Amino acid sequence: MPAPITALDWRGPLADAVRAELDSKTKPPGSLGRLETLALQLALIQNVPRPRLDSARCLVFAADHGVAAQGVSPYPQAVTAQMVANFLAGGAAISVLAREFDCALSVVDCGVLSAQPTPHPQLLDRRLGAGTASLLEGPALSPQQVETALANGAALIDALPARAYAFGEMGIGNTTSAAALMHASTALDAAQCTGRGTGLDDPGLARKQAVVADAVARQGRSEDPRLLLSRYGGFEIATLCGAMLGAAAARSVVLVDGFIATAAAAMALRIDRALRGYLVFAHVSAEAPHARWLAELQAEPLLDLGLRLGEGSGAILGLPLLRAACALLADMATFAGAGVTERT
Ligand SMILES: O=C(O)c1ccc[n+]([C@@H]2O[C@H](COP(=O)([O-])O)[C@@H](O)[C@H]2O)c1
Ligand SMILES: Cc1cc2nc[nH]c2cc1C
Repeated sequence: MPAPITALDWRGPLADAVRAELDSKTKPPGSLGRLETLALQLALIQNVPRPRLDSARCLVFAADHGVAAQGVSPYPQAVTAQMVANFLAGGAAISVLAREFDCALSVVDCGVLSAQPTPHPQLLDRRLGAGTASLLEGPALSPQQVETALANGAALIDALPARAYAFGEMGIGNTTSAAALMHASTALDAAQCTGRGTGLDDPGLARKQAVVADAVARQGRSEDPRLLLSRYGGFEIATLCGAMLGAAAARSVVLVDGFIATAAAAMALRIDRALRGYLVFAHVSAEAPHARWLAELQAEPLLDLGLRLGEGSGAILGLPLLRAACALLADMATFAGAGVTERT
C-alpha cells in the first residue's frame, strides 16, 4: 500500500500568506498568471513560504506490450529496447532535454524484451516479467504484478529523492493500453479514447479502435484502479502510477507528461485523490484523446506545443516554469522595498 498523501490546503494560513506575498511584489496583482498559481502550489507542496527546486529528476519507465502484435503501432516492438539504449547513450530527445535542464535522468526497465540488458548506471531493473501480456487476450498484469509495480514505483522515489520529478514512458503499443484504460474508466467510447499514437494511418487507426473496443467489451469497465491496471496494463504505466503516489507522499512535485502518463495519473488519482494537488500537467499532447482526458480531470496543461513523443519530453519542459515560479516568489522586490507606488 503506497504511503498516505497529505491533501493540500488551498484556503489555509500558508496559502493566504503566499498570496499576500505575491500581491506585495512589484506587479499588478495576478499579472504573472499561471506562474503565481505554480508558486503557490509549490509552497503548499513543500509546506514552506519560500519553496525551492534545487533538485529535479527525470524517470522514464519502459516496457513492452503484447498488444503490439495486433498491428496497433506503425513501429515494431523492438524499438522499445532500441530507444532504451538510445536514452542511455544520450541521443534521445529526453537525454538532450535532461542535460539542457540540468536534470538527472534514469530509465526504469519495467519489462523490456531485450535479450540481455547491458548494465548501465542510469538503468534501473524493475522488470515485472517478459513484457506486458496482451490486453486483448486477458489481464495484461496479474493482481500480484500490479501490487509489485505500485510498490516498485514508490520505492524508486525513496531511492532517488528530488523536489520535482518529470515522469515519462517508452513502450511501443502503450497508447493502446492508455486508450483502453480511458475507455474502461470514463463514459467515452472507444473512438473518442483512441488516437494515432506514433503515426497510424486511417486503416491502422480503425484497427486500433476495434482492438480497444474489443478488449473493453471482453474485460469490462471498472471504477477500481487496480483492476483497470491489471486488465489493461502496462508494466510501465502501473510502475509510473506507484511513483506518482510515492512522489506526492514525499511532498515532491509531479510533472505529468502526455497521454500515457496521464493514464497513470488518472489511475493514481483513483487510488488517492489527495495526489491531485501535487500534479502539474505540463503539456497537452497532439494525441487526440489527451485533451479530452485532461478536460475530464479538470486539468489545465501549461504548454500546448503539438508534442506527441512521450519519454517525459513534455513533462521536463515544465521544469523551467517551476524554477521561474520559485525564483519570482523568492527574489522579486516588493512595492515597499523598491519604492514603487501601489494602485490607488
Ligand atoms: O505522450 C504522448 O502523448 C504520446 C503520444 C503518442 C506516442 N507516444 C509515444 O509513442 C509510443 C507509443 O506509441 P504507439 O503508437 O506505439 O502506441 C510510446 O513510446 C510513447 O512514449 C507518446
Ligand atoms: C523512434 C521512437 C521514439 C520514441 N520515444 C518515445 N516513443 C517513441 C517511439 C518511437 C517510434
